[in-house]
Amino acid sequence: MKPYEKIIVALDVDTEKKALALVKKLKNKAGVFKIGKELFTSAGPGIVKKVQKLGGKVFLDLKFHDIPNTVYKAVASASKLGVYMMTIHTSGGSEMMKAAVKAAEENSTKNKRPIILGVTILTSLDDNALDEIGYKQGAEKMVLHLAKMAKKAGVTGIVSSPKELKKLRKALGPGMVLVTPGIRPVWSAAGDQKRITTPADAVKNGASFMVIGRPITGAKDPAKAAQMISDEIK
Ligand SMILES: O=C(O)c1cc(=O)[nH]c(=O)n1[C@@H]1O[C@H](COP(=O)(O)O)[C@@H](O)[C@H]1O
Repeated sequence: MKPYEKIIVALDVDTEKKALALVKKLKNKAGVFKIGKELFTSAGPGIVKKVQKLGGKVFLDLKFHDIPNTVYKAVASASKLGVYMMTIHTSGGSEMMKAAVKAAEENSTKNKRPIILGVTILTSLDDNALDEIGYKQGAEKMVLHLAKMAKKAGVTGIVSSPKELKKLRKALGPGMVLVTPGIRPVWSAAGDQKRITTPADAVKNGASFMVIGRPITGAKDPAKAAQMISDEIK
């Protein structure tokens, strides 16, 4: 895998036009393009096909979290769109995760099966925020617990902050796809992200892919920013 293929660009924009302009600029500078709630809700599922038509692999990040039957159907629909990876929340429970895995298997061919990624604890939450929700164990323990549950349910990828990567890689083995947002090169601003590291540290600690939004999409020259990140992880 080439360094740039580890970069997932978060297309966190509100129009198809802005998203496709970014894909054109970043086509050979990133491996995957992430379509999240904002873009999907404003542009509709057609945006997935349009990004694919430009040659981009799509990560559909809608973070499904619902009863198993509803998640089964949502994952079935996403699988039919031919996305490369997609997210569900591990806190939806084992039955929900099993339903998601089954839906992907039953609605795609083996070589086009989406990687189901279980989101553990969001990178915007620190231990104080978790305590308030009622998760008293702290982020690190919760992430490990949820990730192990996900693996048992058949989920093959995990989303976590880069702070938990080392422990996750050790606990889950080399086969698990580890995707990490909360990436901040030294030259970028943290914004609302709390549990962050640099691209070089994330890769060193076992990340398979890094989700990067504002440090690339908010840069004056997004292609140059992506190139600087590739150079950093070489
Ligand atoms: O699932 C995600 O991609 C995700 C999980 C998480 O815990 N934290 C997180 O920031 N993300 C996403 O990663 C992207 C990060 O964007 P930036 O903070 O702009 O780099 C956003 O699209 C978030 O929705």
